[in-house]
Amino acid sequence: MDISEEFYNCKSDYTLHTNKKIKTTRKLQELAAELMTVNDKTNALKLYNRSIAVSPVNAIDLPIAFANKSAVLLEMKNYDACMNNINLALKHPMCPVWLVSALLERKVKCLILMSRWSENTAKKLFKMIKRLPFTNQEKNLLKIRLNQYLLHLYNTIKNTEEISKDNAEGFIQNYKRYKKKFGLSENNVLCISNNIEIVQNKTYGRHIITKNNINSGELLLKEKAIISCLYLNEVYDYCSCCQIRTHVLIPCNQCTRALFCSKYCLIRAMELYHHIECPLMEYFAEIEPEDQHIQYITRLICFLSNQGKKLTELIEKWRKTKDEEKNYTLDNNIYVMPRNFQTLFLSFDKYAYMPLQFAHSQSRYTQLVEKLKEKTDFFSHLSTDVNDHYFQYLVTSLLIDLEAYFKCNSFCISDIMRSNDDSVAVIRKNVGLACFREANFFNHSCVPNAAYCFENGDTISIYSLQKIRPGEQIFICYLNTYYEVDKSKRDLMKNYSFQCRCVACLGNWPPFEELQSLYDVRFCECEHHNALSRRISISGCRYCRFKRDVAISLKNIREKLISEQSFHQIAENLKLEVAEAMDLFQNLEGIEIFLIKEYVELYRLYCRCIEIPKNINTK
Ligand SMILES: C[S@@+](CC[C@H](N)C(=O)[O-])C[C@H]1O[C@@H](n2cnc3c(N)ncnc32)[C@H](O)[C@@H]1O
Repeated sequence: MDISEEFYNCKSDYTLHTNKKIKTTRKLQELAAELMTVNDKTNALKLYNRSIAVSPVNAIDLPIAFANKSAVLLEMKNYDACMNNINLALKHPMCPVWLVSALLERKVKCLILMSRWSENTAKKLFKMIKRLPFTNQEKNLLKIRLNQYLLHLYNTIKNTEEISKDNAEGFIQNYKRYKKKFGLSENNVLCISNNIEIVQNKTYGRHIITKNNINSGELLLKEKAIISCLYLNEVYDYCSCCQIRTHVLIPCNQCTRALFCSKYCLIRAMELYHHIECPLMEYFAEIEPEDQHIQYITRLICFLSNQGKKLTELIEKWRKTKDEEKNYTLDNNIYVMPRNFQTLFLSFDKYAYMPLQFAHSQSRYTQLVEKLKEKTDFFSHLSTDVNDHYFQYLVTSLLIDLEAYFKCNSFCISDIMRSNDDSVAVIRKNVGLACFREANFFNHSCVPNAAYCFENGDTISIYSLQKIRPGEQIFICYLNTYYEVDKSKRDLMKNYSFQCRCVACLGNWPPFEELQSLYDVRFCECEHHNALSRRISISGCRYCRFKRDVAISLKNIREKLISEQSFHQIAENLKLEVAEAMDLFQNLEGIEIFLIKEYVELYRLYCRCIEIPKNINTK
């Protein structure tokens, strides 16, 4: 995908922002360059992203930042992202000749590493030089330099293994499959098991039960968030719309504080909420970290008021209606979402249940309503006088209620990263908030039989952790840690306002030593998830199990290769074994990217088994 096209196409949609800080842009780039001297690529990238975000669109600093970023990405072997950044720099109208020359060289190198270099690409590059907005003399100079560089490359690569195609091939395949699967789908529920259904009772409210036998490790649901929002300190690493971690971030040219991974995300965000949120970004950036969810709530009200209902109508109904869902509460919790997301407003019963613990939000939301009035046209279609005190009071209370409801019904999006020491351990960090239509109906248990994890940004996946019989309820654990009874109880009350009635809390906590036998997946021997520490990250262990499976398969395959004398004799059988091992990667998209070396090794072997000559481009 050529992101540069998209970036400069969308640029024309927005007015140029003049009041941006060139000094800050340069300072950030200097700092990033310093970080590169100590090889801290990840943080350098972060700073380059920030400098791109604050740079004026028509300044020379922007293509320089893209170019610098592409150099870092090339070192990190992230060729796709590197190409995208090279293209962004090249297509910038202020890109100077000296930079173009360096960029062309980098582009050639990257194309070779990606196995996409051919005579045709060379011709295209020379043609591209023709179209650049330089004098003929400058263009000739560029052509000569490019020719010299190609010659130099040819001489160095000819006899060395410097460029390894396979590494790049594996990565690209994964990345493309990834994008195709989730990237452009508007349908939020990507996959749901036929074996589950939603039912209702007084203890648990709506809950999910099984219709048929479910095996451990089965995927039950994969769903994209309806609305999600990043925490403030993550905005330079993740897409503001889909929350995917990426090095190619396109800033919104007006606020420059929201960055998107593609034009698709930018437009989607614009349609859903960013048109309202954009002028408020400065205000959001200044609010205290504990109030970060205000941006999330703003996105939600934009989303809800986009759903065809006018705000005044909603507020009126919210006060008066006798909607059937209005009295839908559970014995021990009042903040339960109505089944139909769009009738959410109708279910509020302000007089019966004033969410007291959220009363302190009053001043925050009064301020938000002020900002919405002042800087946006959010209330412009209303016939009501927006300065009327009663109206303001109603909107503020509505926002407070929304906060109460969504705090109890949202998930923290977590990202899994490989730790720096390259061990099995993974780092998980919470990067934002998200709400879902279906995943919302899984209840909590302190000894759950299913677990959720986030894959590909704000896409949640729910897997079973053990065999579940027909009619049994499926529970996930809302907390990151479990088996700390008192702490769990406290956290559930504090964060979700309910008293847990799971089988364990009702008095049946299984002895800790027996837990191991209850689960197929949850415990593993790795240091990070050591059961003895009693702080177990549930979905993390799936990773470890998977890592072990891959290691075992690889070991078997390697042993076979050593013991057999003729490769051709075993190729046919080995092919199947290798294909099965490769399949392991297909099941767990979110983490396969960390196992790229293993995948490439298998891929090479597979090519040998089916006798694809190594130099053929299989994409
Ligand atoms: C995300 S919703 C789950 C769906 C919910 N049962 C419903 O009907 O909308 C979370 C709410 O379900 C209820 N809940 C979930 N797990 C529970 C448990 N173990 N014990 C009691 N109530 C629970 C609480 O009211 C909680 O706020």
